[in-house]
Amino acid sequence: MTERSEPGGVGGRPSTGNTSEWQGKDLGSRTVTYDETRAILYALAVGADASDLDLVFEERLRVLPTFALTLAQWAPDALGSAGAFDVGTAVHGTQRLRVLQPLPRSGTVEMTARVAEVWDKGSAAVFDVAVESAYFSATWSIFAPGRGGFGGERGPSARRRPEADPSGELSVRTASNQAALYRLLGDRHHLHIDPEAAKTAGMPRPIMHGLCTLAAITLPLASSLGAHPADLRELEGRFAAPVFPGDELRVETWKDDGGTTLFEAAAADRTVISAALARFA
Ligand SMILES: C/C=C/C(=O)SCCNC(=O)CCNC(=O)[C@H](O)C(C)(C)COP(=O)(O)OP(=O)(O)OC[C@H]1O[C@@H](n2cnc3c(N)ncnc32)[C@H](O)[C@@H]1OP(=O)(O)O
Repeated sequence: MTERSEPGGVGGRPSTGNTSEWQGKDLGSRTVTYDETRAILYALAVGADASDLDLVFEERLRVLPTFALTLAQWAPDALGSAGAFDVGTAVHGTQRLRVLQPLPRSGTVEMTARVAEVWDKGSAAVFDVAVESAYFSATWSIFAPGRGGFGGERGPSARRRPEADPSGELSVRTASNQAALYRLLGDRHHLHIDPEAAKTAGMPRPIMHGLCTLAAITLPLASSLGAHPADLRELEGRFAAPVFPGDELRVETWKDDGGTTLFEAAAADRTVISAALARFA
């Protein structure tokens, strides 16, 4: 990429001001250029196999739609760097992605971003950062401990787990070096590589990027549905608990009437992604 994202956790400053003042803040625009190599590295970092030629061979390349989220990582990072929350303790809470058109194999993407909502969860605030482009729209919900209690609205709660038995189950093994690889795509928050930074955030060791875990699930999910992962149209998920590199995930799925697949992922005995959905063309 010719335009490097501001790395979260590097150069951020302590949170300042009343949390509600960040509501509606314009985070500006960014033009990011990428090449085929970067799109292929991304596919490998989220678990594509060498045999997935459409994802890893430039002659046949189809860019994974979730790659867009690495291009837009500058937006939540910009909010942290501006001082809305403490980048040492805030975590990525929820992600939404809506695909408007396929990303080219290489090219330039123009984006704008703003703080769409700030929710008051009492002990924490949730900042919704919305990014718009011709190719996608996406929202990052950043969960920021210590920034709540400002008298704002509590906002929506997560969708509940479906009551019906799951209609399918998948297994996804993350790699022990996956966060170390994924961070090279743009999100260099120290929490994903440095044991000391992880400890500051209350984690026993470095954790996976939520976006890496979510994207990694879409590959076997697409395959189980007979879809191509590059045909993803919509994706959503709440990061309910940290995932550690090397964790094996059990993903339960439910078919929805509208062609959407609902899912949850668990590692050992804890749910790590909840209220999740994916829709493929
Ligand atoms: C810069 C970092 C980048 C990363 O990629 S970090 C890696 C990816 N993220 C994670 O691994 C985060 C894993 N999730 C967690 O550790 C926990 O999960 C949280 C710390 C985020 C929250 O846990 P708790 O403090 O126990 O929250 P509660 O008491 O269950 O809920 C309090 C209110 O906050 C809302 N909330 C909880 N989790 C989330 C979330 N993940 N995203 C958005 N909102 C959340 C709830 O709904 C509720 O509010 P209502 O009472 O109004 O329903």
